[in-house]
Amino acid sequence: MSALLQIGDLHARYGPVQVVTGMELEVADGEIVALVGANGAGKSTTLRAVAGLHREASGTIRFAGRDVLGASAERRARAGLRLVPEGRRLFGRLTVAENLTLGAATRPRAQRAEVARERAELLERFPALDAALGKPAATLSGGQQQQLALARALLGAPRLLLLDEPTLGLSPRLTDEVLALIASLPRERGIAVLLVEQHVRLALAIADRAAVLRRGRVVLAGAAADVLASPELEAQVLGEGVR
Ligand SMILES: Nc1ncnc2c1ncn2[C@@H]1O[C@H](COP(=O)(O)OP(=O)(O)OP(=O)(O)O)[C@@H](O)[C@H]1O
Repeated sequence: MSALLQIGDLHARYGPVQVVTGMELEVADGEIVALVGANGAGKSTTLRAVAGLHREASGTIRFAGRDVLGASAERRARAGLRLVPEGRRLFGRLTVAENLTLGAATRPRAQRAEVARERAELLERFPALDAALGKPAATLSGGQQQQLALARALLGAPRLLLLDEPTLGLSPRLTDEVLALIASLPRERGIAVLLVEQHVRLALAIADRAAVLRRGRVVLAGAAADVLASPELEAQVLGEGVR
């Protein structure tokens, strides 16, 4: 498989504080890679830097063969690199239907019929959204907002989804549902995923590969099953109270 995303020697900081230091990571086409680590390890900052939302970053970020470090977040999104940030960032006053429409705003008009089909499919998958199409997004429960954020991103036809804590605040049942949907993305839609997830064991169970981040650096990486079995995982992440 060819590398869809290549992160090389990535450094990111907040003013003088360096939080990502020489990060290396690749995601191949159609692959799920879990990025795990204790609180404050730099996972969200990495995703935001890749999406073009954290600009105090240097190094190499190549997507689909192009260097995108200097590109705006919008250009990266149009190229198929899409972030679902922690906390969902929906347009709270707009309805569920309007949020979905905005998700597809980058699609060409010629794909209108395809978008409509994908939208119907997603609403079938998430009946709670279907029932709430006319309601403002802010009035949805946390779980429904998470589903909406994911559905909206999927309607943008991403090649790579960057997911930051997609199960945050969800019940165990919804957590399982959302993770099952994520697991199906490569197979059913040809979408690759870089996943930051608090439920480390569940994330590794659906991932092909995993990288463990500690203080802004990858300290362990490999096949997800090997990382899951590694005593290092316990020491680096699970020991710190992460599930
Ligand atoms: N806006 C900010 N200004 C200053 N420091 C920040 C800011 N956002 C994050 N940080 C710091 O950067 C470091 C990395 O944060 P980041 O959110 O990337 O970590 P994380 O691995 O995603 O952790 P978490 O699971 O807690 O979100 C932390 O020490 C955090 O306190």
